[in-house]
Amino acid sequence: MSEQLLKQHRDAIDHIDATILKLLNERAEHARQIGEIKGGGVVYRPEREAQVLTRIKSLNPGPLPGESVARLFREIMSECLALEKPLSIAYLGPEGTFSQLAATKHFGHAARGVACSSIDEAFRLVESRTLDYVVAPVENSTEGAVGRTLDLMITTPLKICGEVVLRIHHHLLRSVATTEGIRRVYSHAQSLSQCHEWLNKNLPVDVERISVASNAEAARLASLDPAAAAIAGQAAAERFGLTKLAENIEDEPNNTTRFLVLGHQDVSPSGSDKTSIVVSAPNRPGAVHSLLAPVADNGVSMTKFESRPSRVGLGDYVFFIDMEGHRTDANIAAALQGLAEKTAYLKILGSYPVAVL
Ligand SMILES: C=C(O[C@@H]1C=C(C(=O)O)C=C[C@H]1O)C(=O)O
Repeated sequence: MSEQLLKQHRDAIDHIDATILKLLNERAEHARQIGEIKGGGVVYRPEREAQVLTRIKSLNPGPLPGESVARLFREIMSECLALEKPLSIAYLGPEGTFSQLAATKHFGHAARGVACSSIDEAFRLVESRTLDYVVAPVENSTEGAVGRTLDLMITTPLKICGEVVLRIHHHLLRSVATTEGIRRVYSHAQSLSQCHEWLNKNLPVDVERISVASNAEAARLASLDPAAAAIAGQAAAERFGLTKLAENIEDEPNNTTRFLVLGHQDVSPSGSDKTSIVVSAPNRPGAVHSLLAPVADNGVSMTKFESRPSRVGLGDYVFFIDMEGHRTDANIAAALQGLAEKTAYLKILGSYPVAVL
């Protein structure tokens, strides 16, 4: 190894770091002044943040991967925004849940996460303006819809202003470094079911599977009980100092969860957006087909269609629909108009940028 060459590169890095630092602070100063122009109004602008991240990815010449530079800029924007006003984010706790990871992935580390005891509580704290935004799981690629979040979407005055897509990796965690003597496995019901095959193959049949409120709660219980293991993610393993006995034990290799970000604001178009709505359809043959005609007639692509009991009576359903585009786009506006004429109930849940990270 040439000491001389090493020193040359390190000197270059020192010089570059000083330049990056100066530029970061110049950027932050612009953000602070933008905050003053906003004059105490809404500071977080999801459409602008999505545009910044998309632009950075498209400008990136490498060798750093596009995902990596986007993550770095996610944190830079998080710190710049905190100079305007620090944001508070409600998520389903305790600390170490995938909801917390999703909140950090979307808002960066400068936002203050607040662990809530239920999805309902997280919504309530934002509805009452005690906290700024809520991040709530809405669907998992293996397990399907998160019913409680969908039900809350119907009644909440909050609007969707973003989405977060998170790859979910589950690990078998324990306070001791061996699989010998495991009597029970704690996890959230969805995670137990996402790792069902692995558990059948790898643990004795008499190991009890116990579902608890969250994966982080499972990790906490396992940290107190040497005869127990937990299925949870990396964050929970770190939070409770558990050993990873087996990694990535989810049965479905592309296991992902989608989260929604909700707040009080309507979001302007970013150029790559989705619009989410919920509608009811009368309980008679062909009703859904006829209801959807305005969507097809206006050339709108649906990215999701999910039915859910309306809870009014057996056989009555509401339909959650995601469409590609912003509600101010001509084709979406026309589809929404057509839908409104055909249904007794239509709620626009929000238009928001497609996840960039
Ligand atoms: C600086 C602004 O405020 C926030 C910070 C941003 C940034 O750091 O680039 C972008 C959008 C806003 O969430 C802005 O609105 O442009």
